[in-house]
Amino acid sequence: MTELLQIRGLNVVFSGFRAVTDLDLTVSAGELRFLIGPNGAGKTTLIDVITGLTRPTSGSVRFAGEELVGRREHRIVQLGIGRTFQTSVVFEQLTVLENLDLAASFRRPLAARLRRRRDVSDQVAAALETTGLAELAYRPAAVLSHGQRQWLEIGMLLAQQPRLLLLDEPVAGMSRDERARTGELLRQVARDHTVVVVEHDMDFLRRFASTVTVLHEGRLLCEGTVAQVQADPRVQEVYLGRSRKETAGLVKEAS
Ligand SMILES: Nc1ncnc2c1ncn2[C@@H]1O[C@H](COP(=O)(O)OP(=O)(O)OP(=O)(O)O)[C@@H](O)[C@H]1O
Repeated sequence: MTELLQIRGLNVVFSGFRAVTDLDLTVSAGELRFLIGPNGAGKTTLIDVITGLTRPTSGSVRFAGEELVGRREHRIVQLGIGRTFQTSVVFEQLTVLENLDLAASFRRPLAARLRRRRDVSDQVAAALETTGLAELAYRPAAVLSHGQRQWLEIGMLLAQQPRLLLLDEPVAGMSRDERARTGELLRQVARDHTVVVVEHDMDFLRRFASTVTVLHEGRLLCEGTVAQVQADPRVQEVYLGRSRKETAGLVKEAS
């Protein structure tokens, strides 16, 4: 498989605190990769570095052969990387369609961006379809349930036609049904995109992850299939002493 994202020798130091240390990570085109690790492992920092929000102290982040370190956030979006945040970025007063259209318009000039469009572009129609929100297209985003809002955010990324999607805890706070639907959505999205998902929910991970990367205290601890990661004594050790639920979820099937 072609390597799409190559991170080499990455270090991020915040006022003397090492948030990421000597990290090498490769994600191939077409992967659905899960990134896990206890609180403070450096997962969000890593996504912030890839998307240009945080500048690393040293190291390289290459995407489709292009160096990302030093590029502005909007240039990284234009190169084909989209991310969701732990907090919502949906405009509540706008309809689902308007939110998608606004997201899709990032390549258009500002005047065209602000003008209301009557037609629905192909990528917006595709995003509506993929996320299952077509019936809610003309409803304000404010009426959406928590799950629907998360799907809208994923749809907003899809409307920008990225090659790589970075999703930060997409199922946090979701009901069981919503989590299952989100897993199916991610599988569908991963058919023609590369997806990296930061997720704490171990049930979700066991159900939908194939390759998992485990970070601990800013370093790469191990990488492999869900079964390999669960069976790794270092991973069990890192999660032991954490919340019982987290540990039980991770090691349940390893023993
Ligand atoms: N801007 C910052 N300044 C100082 N320290 C920071 C900053 N951003 C993150 N950190 C620290 O870096 C470490 C890694 O944080 P990060 O948010 O990347 O972890 P995480 O793996 O995403 O954790 P969580 O699962 O809790 O979201 C933490 O100890 C955090 O307090």
